[in-house]
Amino acid sequence: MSVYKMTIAGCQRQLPICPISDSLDIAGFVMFGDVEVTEAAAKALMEKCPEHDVIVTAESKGIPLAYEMARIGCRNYVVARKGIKAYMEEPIHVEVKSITTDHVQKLYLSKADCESLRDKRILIVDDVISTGESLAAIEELLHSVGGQVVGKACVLAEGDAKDRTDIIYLEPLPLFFK
Ligand SMILES: O=P(O)(O)OC[C@H]1O[C@H](OP(=O)(O)OP(=O)(O)O)[C@H](O)[C@@H]1O
Repeated sequence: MSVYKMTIAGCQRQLPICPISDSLDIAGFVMFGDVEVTEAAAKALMEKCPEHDVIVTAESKGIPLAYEMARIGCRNYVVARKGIKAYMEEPIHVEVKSITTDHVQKLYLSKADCESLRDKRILIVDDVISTGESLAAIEELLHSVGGQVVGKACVLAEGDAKDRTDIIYLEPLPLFFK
């Protein structure tokens, strides 16, 4: 398997090149299991992010980053889930289609999540922002909640996302067109 070599928050990594269509490959970045890069990226991103009361991410690959940033910072994070669990009363949802997932997904917040976010300064974080669809879906959810989004941050900005001026990120990540 071919790889894309890059340095992320001082950590050298080799990302596997994976096909996602006949015309496009991506370099797969998965923080699950990688404590070193999770800690280093969280610390580096925190230094770039505005003050906030709570961090919000989408299930699933953003969760370790959100936890680690909350651990060293505001001590509070909320995960928009991709399914409804028994303990989630009166959930609200939006639909989302990301670059790496081949079907439409839903993101849910419970009533309790919504109440905990109302009138708070919210920092949205994710491992990667690519098409921006996942980020837009989280923003849509938070808009209906009444939270104030003060920042949007990710470790890697993939493809055209590197040109966005409204997001904070550590490194660009190219797309590989065939
Ligand atoms: O900017 P976008 O095109 O929306 O892509 C970025 C999103 O895609 C990936 O998650 P994915 O939806 O594959 O789900 P997972 O984290 O549950 O694996 C990634 O973790 C981001 O959340």
